[in-house]
Amino acid sequence: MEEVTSEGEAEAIEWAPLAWSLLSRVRQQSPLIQCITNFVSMDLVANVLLSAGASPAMIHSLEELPDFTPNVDALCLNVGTLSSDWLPAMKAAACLAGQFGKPWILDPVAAGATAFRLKACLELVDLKPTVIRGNGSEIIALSNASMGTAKGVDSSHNSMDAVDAAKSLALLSGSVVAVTGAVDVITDGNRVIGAANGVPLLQKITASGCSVSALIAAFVAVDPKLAFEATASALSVFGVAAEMGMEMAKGPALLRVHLIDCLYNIDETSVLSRSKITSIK
Ligand SMILES: Nc1ncnc2c1ncn2[C@@H]1O[C@H](COP(=O)(O)OP(=O)(O)O)[C@@H](O)[C@H]1O
Ligand SMILES: Cc1ncsc1CCOP(=O)(O)O
Ligand SMILES: [Mg+2]
Repeated sequence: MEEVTSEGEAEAIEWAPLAWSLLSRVRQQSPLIQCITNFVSMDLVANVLLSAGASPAMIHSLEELPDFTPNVDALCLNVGTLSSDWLPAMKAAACLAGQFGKPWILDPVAAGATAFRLKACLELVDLKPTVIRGNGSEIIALSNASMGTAKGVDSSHNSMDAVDAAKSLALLSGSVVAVTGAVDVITDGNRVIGAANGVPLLQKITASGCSVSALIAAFVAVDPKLAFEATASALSVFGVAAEMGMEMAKGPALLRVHLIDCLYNIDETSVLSRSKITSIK
């Protein structure tokens, strides 16, 4: 298992202003984020994007994609409730995003749970997502191209145990890879950093992972050349909002509500003082 280095602490001073600057740009520019996402997550994903200042649109029919996808600022594909009807639309949207130079994010929910899902996720990886964000078990399954031991959509691995898998997947795919957990790990295959914000109770809110994937899309949308930095920033800001929300919540239901409010109200002081992005050895 790899460790967060102590010298990485100094880097947090550089990262936090960047995270704030990217959030400010999301608020100013209100990027249009197309989400082809699972039924469970649609409401929370849209509300998280709105509270951060982005503009979500859940548009997934194949017929609409040629008119819509070329005009979005970023696309988020999430295979959580995948079916054979939806997969062609996901692939078509990914192809259009690539063709029109739009960044796109893949959330490989439960990638190792079934053969159909694993194959679909690997085919989507071949279409070159800008960022792949999953939990430890999902990233290990994708990296090994094998069905894993995950309990459905939840992870049975710590994010830090998936660092090598994330690096291999990033090198193979050319994507930035983010593994979420107690420490969110972000890598482009060479650089590896950790975002240590968030609260464990996020695991008890369904679609918290889906929502942070969509938030990554919003951050990458405002500066696609900085996909690695934007991914870390989105993860950290989401985690800070959760920490602030947790100060008012007694359980997952209110955390869900306060998370949205805190993302909406979060200010520069909170981001600068709480964001914890560090190097990983
Ligand atoms: N133990 C933890 N401590 C703090 N934050 C966590 C923890 N586990 C998950 N998170 C946060 O919860 C969010 C969803 O991550 P995760 O649960 O790994 O995704 P998924 O819901 O896709 O399995 C992320 O923002 C992540 O940082
Ligand atoms: C419960 C469930 N079942 C299929 S998709 C889904 C939501 C998964 O959300 P997350 O990956 O963010 O926990
Ligand atoms: Mg998930």
